[in-house]
Amino acid sequence: DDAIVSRFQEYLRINTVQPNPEYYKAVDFIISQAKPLSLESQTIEFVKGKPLLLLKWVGSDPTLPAFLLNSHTDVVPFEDSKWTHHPLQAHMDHHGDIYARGSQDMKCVGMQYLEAIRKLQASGFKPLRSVYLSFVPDEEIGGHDGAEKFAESQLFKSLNIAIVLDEGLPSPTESYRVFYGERSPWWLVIKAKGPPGHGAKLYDNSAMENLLKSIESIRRFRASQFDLLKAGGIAEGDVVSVNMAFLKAGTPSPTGFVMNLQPSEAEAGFDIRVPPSVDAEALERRLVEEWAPAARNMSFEFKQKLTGKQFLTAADDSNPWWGLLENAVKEAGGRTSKPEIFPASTDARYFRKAGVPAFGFSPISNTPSLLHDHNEYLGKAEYLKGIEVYVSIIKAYASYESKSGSRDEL
Ligand SMILES: CSCC[C@H](NC(C)=O)C(=O)O
Ligand SMILES: [Zn+2]
Ligand SMILES: [Zn+2]
Repeated sequence: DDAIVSRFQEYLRINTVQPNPEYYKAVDFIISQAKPLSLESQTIEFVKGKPLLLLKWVGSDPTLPAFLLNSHTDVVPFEDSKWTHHPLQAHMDHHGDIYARGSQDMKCVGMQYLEAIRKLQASGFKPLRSVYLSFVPDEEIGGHDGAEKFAESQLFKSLNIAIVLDEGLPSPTESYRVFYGERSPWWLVIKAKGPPGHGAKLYDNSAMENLLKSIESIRRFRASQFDLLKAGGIAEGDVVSVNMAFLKAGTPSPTGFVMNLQPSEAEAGFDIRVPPSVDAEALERRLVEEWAPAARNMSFEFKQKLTGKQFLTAADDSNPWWGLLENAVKEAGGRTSKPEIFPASTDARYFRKAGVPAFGFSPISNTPSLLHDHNEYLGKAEYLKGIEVYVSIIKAYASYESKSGSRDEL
């Protein structure tokens, strides 16, 4: 167990923090882990300097579709002064909790896949289907130069993948959370323009006034969605979330902002997440008519938006991979809770868009979700238990003999 935990800590200590991740250090480390397992390996640069590592554990029946275990190698930035231990130190405290950026999101999962394969090989298990592992860059900044290009590539088609597993979220309870779809990310910037003027003058249509009217309207919408959630009976992934990410306005000077000048431009950024069940076209009409109306000198742009249909993976008897997953978790002594819509975004959306079913799953129970938060940690016992869960899942998926259930149009 000590060696297993040390390997996890080693991965966590590699600085793959956005916006300057040391991707090749991570890739070299994973390759060094894959070598003793005799996995086939290729490194692909869809974009220069952003390697995607693809590993393969070759199955004995090449006529069967394979499955893919995906994880991203990058992590989000942190404010180290707000952490109890430095987030790149991977310090394990006396409870066995390992503090590090990526300990939940999602270096744990990447290493657990490999550790599970190591255990399966040691037990003499031989896969019928091939098992692919992808270690992809840039998930935290949209995945465009990583999983999106991979999922759209000829290479991906040629792998003949029947099912993808990607990241999920920790569960505060005993049951593991599983995700079959996600909300669509809309990273929206609205801009207001208006005539500048003296700070002592009251006049209509200033940029600040125009922007504030929009912000008020967006806040009312946010409150209506939050009220639905607070009232209960609806899941987080089934309401629209709206949060302001930045406000940019004012005329800077060396001594601060100019106080007696009304600026001619002002903008605000919002992180909006739209569930598959919501009418996205109606929401966009609301944006055009109420949140950024041209009549009020407003414009908007999306910094991030998933275009097209939102695909859902069947999480019932119609999808054999669902039953296999549920059972495998059970066999490892765990339990899955009711499948959910992922409230944020993962690379799984690109695989689903390519027509391949995907589940979001991180085997972390009894742990608060600290993705992107201070003091992200994972307990050693939970990490080790997660490896056993993957042993069970990989065994079940790699042994599944049926040719049906592959690449369903979902
Ligand atoms: C829109 S791409 C960014 C991806 C990131 N994923 C997670 C899981 O935090 C997010 O939802 O913000
Ligand atoms: Zn993640
Ligand atoms: Zn993340």
